[in-house]
Amino acid sequence: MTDRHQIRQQIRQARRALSGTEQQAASEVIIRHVAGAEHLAQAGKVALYLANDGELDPQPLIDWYWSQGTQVYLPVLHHFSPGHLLFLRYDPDTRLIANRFGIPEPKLDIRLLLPKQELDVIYTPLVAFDSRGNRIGMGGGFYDRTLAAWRQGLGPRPVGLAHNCQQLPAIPTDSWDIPLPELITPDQHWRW
Ligand SMILES: Nc1nc2c(c(=O)[nH]1)N(C=O)[C@@H](CNc1ccc(C(=O)N[C@@H](CCC(=O)O)C(=O)O)cc1)CN2
Ligand SMILES: Nc1ncnc2c1ncn2[C@@H]1O[C@H](COP(=O)(O)OP(=O)(O)OP(=O)(O)O)[C@@H](O)[C@H]1O
Repeated sequence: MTDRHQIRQQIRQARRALSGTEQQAASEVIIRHVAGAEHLAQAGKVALYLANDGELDPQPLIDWYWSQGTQVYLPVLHHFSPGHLLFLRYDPDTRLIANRFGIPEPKLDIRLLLPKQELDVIYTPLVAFDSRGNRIGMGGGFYDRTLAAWRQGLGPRPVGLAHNCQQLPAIPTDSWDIPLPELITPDQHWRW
């Protein structure tokens, strides 16, 4: 566990240190990877996230999906079920409010809620990944729980998004960790 703690600190620091220019360039290159992959470009409903703490910023990708007519959803912390996420529709005029981590999310409105199994792709934020698709997140287990269905062959395909500097040679794994089948960095489109 200390290992994971140290990895989180080190990589979070590295991604926060990227310049605004590097961040912008990374976000733009990601769109090219997505546009060139049919199963991602043709998706009808995708979950993305709003960048926090130096994460690769998916907003340009969100704008691109909006321009394609794709429905975009964002994670919202479940109010009653700790550690779980809901996915709510995100449009250009959606009202956002900061959650307890300071990350903006759509205001809870049952009409905007989509059962997660109806998503085609869940783009997944992460802190660190390795060359086998193992990931470490912010530590809440939110995405591990969300992706538990994927491991059983159900539910939407997770696709990690990360900066190149978030790659490590190997990541210590726990039984509940769900390895990613796909991950995109500016330099590489990984598929396992
Ligand atoms: N952009 C984004 N949205 C996301 C996630 C994410 O990783 N990235 N999540 C993915 O799970 C969920 C939120 N999980 C989070 C877990 C911990 C912290 C965090 O900043 N923790 C503090 C200490 C805890 C506290 O302040 O109470 C820290 O580590 O500094 C933030 C988000 C849902 N939304
Ligand atoms: N499928 C699950 N069911 C129940 N508890 C889980 C599950 N997945 C993870 N957890 C719990 O969540 C805690 C945090 O897990 P972990 O450190 O792997 O989070 P993470 O992958 O870094 O975060 P995230 O998934 O939010 O990005 C663990 O202590 C574990 O007990």
